[in-house]
Amino acid sequence: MSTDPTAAVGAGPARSLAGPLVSRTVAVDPGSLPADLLDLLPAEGGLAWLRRGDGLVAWGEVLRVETHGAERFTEADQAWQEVTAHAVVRDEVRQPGTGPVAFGSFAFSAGSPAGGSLVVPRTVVGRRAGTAWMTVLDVGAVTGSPTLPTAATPATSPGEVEMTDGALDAAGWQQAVARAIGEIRAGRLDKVVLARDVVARTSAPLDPRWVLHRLSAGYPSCWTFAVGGLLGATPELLLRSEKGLVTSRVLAGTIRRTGDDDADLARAAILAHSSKDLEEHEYAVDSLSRTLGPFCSSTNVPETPFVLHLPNVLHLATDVTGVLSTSGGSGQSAGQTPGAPSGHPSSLSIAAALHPTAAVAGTPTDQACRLIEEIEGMDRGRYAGPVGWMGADGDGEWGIGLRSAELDPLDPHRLRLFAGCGVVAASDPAAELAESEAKLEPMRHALGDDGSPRA
Ligand SMILES: C=C(O[C@H]1C=CC=C(C(=O)O)[C@@H]1O)C(=O)O
Repeated sequence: MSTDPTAAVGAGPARSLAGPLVSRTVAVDPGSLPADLLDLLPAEGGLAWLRRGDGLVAWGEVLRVETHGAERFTEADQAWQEVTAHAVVRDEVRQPGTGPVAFGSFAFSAGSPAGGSLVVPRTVVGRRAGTAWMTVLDVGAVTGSPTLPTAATPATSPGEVEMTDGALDAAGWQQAVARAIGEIRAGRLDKVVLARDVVARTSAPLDPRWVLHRLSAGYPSCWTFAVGGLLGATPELLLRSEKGLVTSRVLAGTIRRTGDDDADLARAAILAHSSKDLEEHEYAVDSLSRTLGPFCSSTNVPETPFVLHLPNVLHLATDVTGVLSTSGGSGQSAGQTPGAPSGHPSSLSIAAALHPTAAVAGTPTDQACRLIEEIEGMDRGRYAGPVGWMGADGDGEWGIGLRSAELDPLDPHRLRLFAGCGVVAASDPAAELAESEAKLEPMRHALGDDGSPRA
């Protein structure tokens, strides 16, 4: 297999590569980097995972693994293990995110044509707590020493943006929510998360960096990402796995902000005591901690959520932490391959087991997913699926692809924005519609459009 053009493979990538993956990481003077790492990204093919200015940006493609169906996670994980098992690595920095890394994003549902992809970039620049580095990757050999690029061309505006309804209009989506409430009240399930899409049309071809800059500036506490055509700034961390410690930020239960600090504090108190939102939240924490537990020798699940303040909404939030069992422990009995050189299951394999949590599907999971298929009227694509990155040791960070939009691969003027809401017995369709509008706000703002959809 040649590496130029990019190698795109299904299974067995190491066997089909012309040589081993080779990576070289060097330390970089943090002062030589732009304050915003996104300034380094080229207009096309950029990858990003950033929070509060730290994280990874990357471009170019040495290898791409495309997967589909129920095995989309396992196949991607195995491909990465196979590639990294033969990799030649020179790493002067040795931090999470140095050495070879792969960026990934995966469809919410096994039946989606969106499948999953892992991309191994050609160049990565990273920053973490005052340390900065650059990694160059290739197949066979890295030629020359890594040199920092000069800042790329500035991002260009999408121009006029027109928003139209996606699969369902406002009335149709509220009917779907009403139907879900009926199913829940009839005792067929406890919770379901229903999403809707809105289609944006831009007058100029979309430059993803325009959106990413605005998302990371406006939502610094969220994880701003660009992987596989999905762009967004998610407040929800499915899993971070680092040196045997795992962390997850579970969100469910939402109230819109007013823009007035005193009024928002009062709203935070209302949210913290709302039985409807606390119930919604509890399902999400339960689903995550039940699945994470068997991978861990110990976990810490706080009894009460805290209120996370974002510029557009307040969420009930719980940070769950755990210590991974070493290989041969209960993670394996949960059906995972220990594979990664750290001796722990890889971050992707744990993320795959956790997906979909009740923050994006519902409780019980199977019934909720069936109802979603039946009444949402759309394919979620990679919205609400795991998105993030993983290193050669299997450690990495995977967010849930929320507050996001999917670019149309065939039309650079078109993208689909998504937002979903947890529905329980006490839900009200009009309130859920208003909540979904609040959740669309980050992407609308990033595109420069803050209005409502036009039919
Ligand atoms: C499904 C979404 O949000 C989830 C995360 C936080 C709060 C949620 C809620 O209150 O319904 C959702 O569970 C979305 O943003 O599309």
